[in-house]
Amino acid sequence: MAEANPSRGGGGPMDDDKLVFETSEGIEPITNFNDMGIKEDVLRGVYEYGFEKPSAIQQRVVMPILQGRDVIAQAQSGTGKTSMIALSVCQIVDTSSREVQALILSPTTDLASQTEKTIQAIGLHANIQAHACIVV
Ligand SMILES: Nc1ncnc2c1ncn2[C@@H]1O[C@H](COP(=O)(O)OP(=O)(O)OP(=O)(O)O)[C@@H](O)[C@H]1O
Repeated sequence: MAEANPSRGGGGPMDDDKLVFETSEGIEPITNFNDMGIKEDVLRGVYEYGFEKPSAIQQRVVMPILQGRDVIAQAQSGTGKTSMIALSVCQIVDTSSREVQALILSPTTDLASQTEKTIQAIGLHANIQAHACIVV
């Protein structure tokens, strides 16, 4: 998985223009993070992480997740799926509670660690805590 974001020298999501999307009826792409109703401290984390606009899959998937819909999303490697999950989790958790509120199952140790790091970066100002538990 590519490291971080453009401002830190990492690669951004692959060229969205080359992607073809099939979505459920009524799913409209939201092309700006500001229009997703994301909390200010989480939004700050998103922009500081170097994201300027949502990738194609983020445009279509973040809102249905935040609306509580059951979502199945599939896209090529490097299209922003991990970041999409991290952002959604940061938005949904209630930091006034110390209870575990989100469980993300990952197929590899690397992906679990990357997800942990992305949540910690995006959730920095929202005081989100994430821990990768590796089962071997
Ligand atoms: N909206 C965005 N703007 C800029 N960079 C982004 C954005 N979303 C993700 N990225 C960056 O693009 C790269 C790939 O993102 P991410 O890891 O979320 O994709 P992925 O689909 O989960 O990849 P993989 O399938 O390989 O795990 C990372 O460096 C990430 O920081």
